Amino acid sequence: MPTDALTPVKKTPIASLSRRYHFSASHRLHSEQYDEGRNREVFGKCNNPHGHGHNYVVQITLKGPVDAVTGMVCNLGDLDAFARTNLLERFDHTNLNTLDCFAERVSTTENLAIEVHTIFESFPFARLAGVHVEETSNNSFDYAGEGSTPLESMR
Ligand SMILES: Nc1nc2c(c(=O)[nH]1)N=C([C@H](O)[C@H](O)COP(=O)(O)OP(=O)(O)OP(=O)(O)O)CN2
Ligand SMILES: [Zn+2]
Repeated sequence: MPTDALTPVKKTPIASLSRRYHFSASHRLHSEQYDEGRNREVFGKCNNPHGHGHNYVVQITLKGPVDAVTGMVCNLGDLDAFARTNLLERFDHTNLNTLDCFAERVSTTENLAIEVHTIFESFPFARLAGVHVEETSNNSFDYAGEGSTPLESMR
């Protein structure tokens, strides 16, 4: 049935949700491209050969239409199940440097955020808007996909 110009079009509301996950892992900042001296110079104490650990906090933000029946962008239970299998079981209590994803990349939190982003891009029930990773209480990192900033991706 045609709608006339005065009939309001009902738009589906779009919302975003964020959920935090925690895991502990060790790592060592070290690049195969540098010799020992340069590694120490660039990465400092974080290049210690014995490594060190962090209690990482990963915050996932998803964005999408609010389902008219469930009232949800996505079910947090589905997100938790996905995070358990694809994030926590893979990263918790590991040495990040031994994981395939860090075989050729330094285990910085920038690179961790990019890897987490790649993982949650395949979450089937809502679109990933961005990831935020806290390494320490002083350091946190955001990634929202190539060429975008967190603010752009939220628009
Ligand atoms: N650009 C980046 N720089 C650094 C990263 C990183 O991921 N990206 N990571 C580290 C470390 O892994 C390091 O463990 C963090 O050290 P630091 O910044 O010293 O941590 P805090 O300030 O929170 O802790 P203090 O013990 O109080 O120094 C380094 N750089
Ligand atoms: Zn560290």
